[in-house]
Amino acid sequence: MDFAYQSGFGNEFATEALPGALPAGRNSPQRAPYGLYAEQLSGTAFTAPRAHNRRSWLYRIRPAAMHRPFERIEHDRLLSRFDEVPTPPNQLRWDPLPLPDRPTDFVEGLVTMAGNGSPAAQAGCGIHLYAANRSMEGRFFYNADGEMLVVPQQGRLRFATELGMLEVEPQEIAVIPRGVRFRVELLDDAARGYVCENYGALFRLPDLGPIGSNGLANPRDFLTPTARYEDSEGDFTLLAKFNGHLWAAPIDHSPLDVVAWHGNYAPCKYDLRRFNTIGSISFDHPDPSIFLVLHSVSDTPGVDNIDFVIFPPRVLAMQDTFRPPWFHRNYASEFMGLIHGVYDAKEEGFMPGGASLHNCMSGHGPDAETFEKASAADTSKPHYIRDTMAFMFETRSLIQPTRFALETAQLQHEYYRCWQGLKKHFNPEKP
Ligand SMILES: O=C(O)Cc1cc(O)ccc1O
Ligand SMILES: [Fe+2]
Repeated sequence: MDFAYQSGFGNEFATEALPGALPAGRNSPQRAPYGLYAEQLSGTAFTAPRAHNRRSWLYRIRPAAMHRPFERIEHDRLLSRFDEVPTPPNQLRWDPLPLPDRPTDFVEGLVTMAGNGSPAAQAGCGIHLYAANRSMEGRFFYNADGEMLVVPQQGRLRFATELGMLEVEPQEIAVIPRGVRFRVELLDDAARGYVCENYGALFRLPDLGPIGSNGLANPRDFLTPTARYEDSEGDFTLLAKFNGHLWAAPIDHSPLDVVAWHGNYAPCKYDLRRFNTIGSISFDHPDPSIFLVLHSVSDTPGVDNIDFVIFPPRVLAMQDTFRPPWFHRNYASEFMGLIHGVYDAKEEGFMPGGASLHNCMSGHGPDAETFEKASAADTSKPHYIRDTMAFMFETRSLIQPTRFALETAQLQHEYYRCWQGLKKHFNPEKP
């Protein structure tokens, strides 16, 4: 299906599925058009500075308050506590999550790999994988703990949200704001990918500094749905993730009943292939912050709660330079995933759908094979990195894996070996 989208990041959008459904000139008229209820959904504190203030006004068939009480339900793989097991300083890597053999929808198919902070403290993030093989039916979900950055690796997804429809395929991402209710439909037989659940400040585009007024992710490439509503009644379930637990409430109508809305708090999608990649055209490999798509800032300037970084196809032109990522130990902690192709620092073992975790001060870098190859490469010629898309959720706080992540059969216990073949080249006689 082809849906209309509105373009721009965090714009003041206005959209109506019926003509005149948006009240003119005011948010809360005595009687809203078509007998709709007016409802505000705020994504930031009321008093947040104007530049960062996010809220939308929804004109809907029934207010969001109309449902029966929530009761806690079990989902023992979906967590927001990261103190189950001690965090090892080891470099960690995982094979892709197997696709489910039982019918599993997006919410059922979520499994928490790692995270930090907490929803209650409104800082940190949860890092999850999902693997699903059926659409949500009669089930709707919202996440009160944080906005969700969804990175599909296999299979297209349709997010039917209160604010409209969003379709994403691998190499595109979706950002679903905290609180927005939605259903996930699978457009292919199976779906798999990654989710970064952001407990902190909302994702935003970074400042560009000396890069200038264009570059990296351009605002107009972010697409937000237009209004679309369901007027349906039945025995449905509203699921909520609230303070790290899953809750379910009976609801007798579709909560996707918003006929019109306006505001700057809405889901969006972005095609990572639109990223304007910037790099060195002289020498040296720049810090990966140059590949920043979106970030969640913290209270300390320049030290982010989360950086969402990608490694897209690009040309490496740096001369007399070791071109792949250098060996390093970082202040920040790095959870990586591979959406497509091969990652240039690891030609083997890091598979599409797989993941790796290199925590604060854990040494890592190119594997032995990549090192030998890149040390011998002719750097007078450009090198084209094609057909690839890796990403990183990078955080200021330690990324603490869950018990599942450390005990799953997908954990590659032999990962450390990729550096054991690095040869000693030191020769004090030969500068
Ligand atoms: O570890 C990684 O592969 C990610 C990474 C890439 C890069 O180009 C520089 C630093 C860095 O952490
Ligand atoms: Fe790294």
